[in-house]
Amino acid sequence: MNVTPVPLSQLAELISADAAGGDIDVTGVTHSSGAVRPGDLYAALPGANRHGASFVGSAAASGAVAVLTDSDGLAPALEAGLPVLVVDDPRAVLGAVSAAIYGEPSRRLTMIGVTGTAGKTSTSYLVEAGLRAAGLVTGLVGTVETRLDDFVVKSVRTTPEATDLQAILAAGVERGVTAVVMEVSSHALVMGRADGIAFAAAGYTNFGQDHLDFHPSSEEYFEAKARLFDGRAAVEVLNYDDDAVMRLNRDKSVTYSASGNVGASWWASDVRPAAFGQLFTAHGPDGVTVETGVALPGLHNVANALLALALLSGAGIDPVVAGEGILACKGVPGRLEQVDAPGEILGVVDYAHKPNAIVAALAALRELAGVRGGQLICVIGAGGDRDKGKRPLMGEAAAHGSDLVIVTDDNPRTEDPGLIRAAVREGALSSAGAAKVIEIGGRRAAIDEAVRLASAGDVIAVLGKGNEQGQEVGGEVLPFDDRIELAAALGAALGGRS
Ligand SMILES: CC(=O)N[C@H]1[C@@H](OP(=O)(O)OP(=O)(O)OC[C@H]2O[C@@H](n3ccc(=O)[nH]c3=O)[C@H](O)[C@@H]2O)O[C@H](CO)[C@@H](O)[C@@H]1O[C@H](C)C(=O)N[C@@H](C)C(=O)N[C@H](CCC(=O)O)C(=O)O
Ligand SMILES: Nc1ncnc2c1ncn2[C@@H]1O[C@H](COP(=O)(O)OP(=O)(O)OP(=O)(O)O)[C@@H](O)[C@H]1O
Ligand SMILES: N[C@H](CCC[C@H](N)C(=O)O)C(=O)O
Ligand SMILES: [Mg+2]
Repeated sequence: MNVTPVPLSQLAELISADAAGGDIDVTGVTHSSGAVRPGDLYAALPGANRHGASFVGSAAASGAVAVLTDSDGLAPALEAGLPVLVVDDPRAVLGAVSAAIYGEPSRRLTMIGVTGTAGKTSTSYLVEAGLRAAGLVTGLVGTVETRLDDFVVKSVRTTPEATDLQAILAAGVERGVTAVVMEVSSHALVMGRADGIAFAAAGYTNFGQDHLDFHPSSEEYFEAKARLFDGRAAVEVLNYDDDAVMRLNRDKSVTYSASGNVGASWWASDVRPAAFGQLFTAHGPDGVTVETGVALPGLHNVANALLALALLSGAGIDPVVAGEGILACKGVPGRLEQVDAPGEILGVVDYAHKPNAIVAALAALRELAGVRGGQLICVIGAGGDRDKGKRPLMGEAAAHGSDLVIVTDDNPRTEDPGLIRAAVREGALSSAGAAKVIEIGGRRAAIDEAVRLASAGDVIAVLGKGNEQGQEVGGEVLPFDDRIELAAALGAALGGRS
């Protein structure tokens, strides 16, 4: 990547830092000692586990030419012989510093941001499809992948650290990308990962429970998401149907209602099934109407499509063109993805791993099961080392929304899988729904059992992992893809029956 060297003294001025050890030009920036390239500024950040200052020596050995840190990092940086910038909170300035080093790439891009408990990835894909339809060269940054036009890499985080994010945006500009849609996670907002980006439009899907292992309280989780609406986006789009989200409503806010509330700026009417997905009419400001749709079932996907339309329109795209793009989007990996298997049982994999997502996904699939004259079987677990409070709520949502729940494992990580299952099962059993609940340790065995218990017409929903490719047990990630497992089980059952 072509980067114009930036003098450290210029960065010091930008962030009002105390400088020591002299001036030098920097050509890149990283927060990770293992990723240092010659010429980089190494941001030695205090973390929950350690202080990045303990890696200054190894950063210097890899070619770092300067350090950005706090007062604890000053001595180690000077000892390593590197010039240093000191501020109270280096994370808080990392966005601005990274943007400056990489030439403020977001100013040359139409940036669209999406936050919310569920629906960020789905909405991003729909927005990207709309941007493409309008002839823009697109980038996408989110949970599933990071894409710059036709260059794709798998994502490690939903929202990368500011250092990496600004480098990605700069690489995009260099490749001719003109618009980027990105998911902005609550972690990212707290940790300043998206600081230094001016959004043409930002949207908020919904607010539910998640990540209370990281945020001290639900209110702080909400406050984290609210930061995207602190004035950094020219257009703010809010879900009219979600009271929590609407706490951020201001005069200039644009709103949307999938449930057809005409009080919203954008609202949907005439929602009707079409193949696996849906068609609907979107009504916008000034009497605009757009005939559009989405290739996926469920009212939540109408909401995602409507949000995408409002964001695109807010960013200056013709809504009719945006609507065509959204309608043409083929789907989202691992989100209500139909498994490719013969037979009369429909297998669907979905990434629902929080209560409101499970409610939404199962509502969509129950309707489908009803049309098929079958029952809805739900295979579900909860991830280890994550928000423990959501586990019973997930179980409850699963039992409320389906006819049979098979409680199993989902990335137990360092926890005892049996204890996680017990929490999910307890919630499932407490549900007022009439679902039968069984527990099967081992995800493959649970999927096999779902297929064994299913009859023609039934829908099997395997929830929680979506397009994930592995099951994390202890420190190890074992290869596992729900789509492959479910297809194999369905295929094997058919073989056995014929
Ligand atoms: C809670 C959280 O997000 N933590 C992130 C944070 O960790 P931390 O501040 O505790 O850092 P630390 O481990 O104490 O290390 C301190 C510093 O030393 C540096 N270091 C550390 C070791 C080393 O060898 N060299 C080195 O330079 C680290 O880069 C860091 O800057 O900064 C680290 C460096 O960037 C991140 O890797 C780490 O992400 C952790 C691993 C993580 O799992 N994050 C997830 C939860 C996350 O961000 N998820 C969201 C939401 C997903 C969703 O919505 O589902 C996402 O956007 O992906
Ligand atoms: N608008 C929505 N409202 C409620 N649930 C939704 C909505 N959109 C998607 N979901 C559900 O949430 C799951 C995850 O969707 P998606 O990946 O789009 O969300 P996300 O916010 O990016 O999630 P994550 O933070 O885990 O990356 C889907 O598989 C679906 O079950
Ligand atoms: N980005 C999310 C994904 C969770 C997916 C689910 N399969 C789980 O392991 O809980 C997280 O790391 O919390
Ligand atoms: Mg996502």
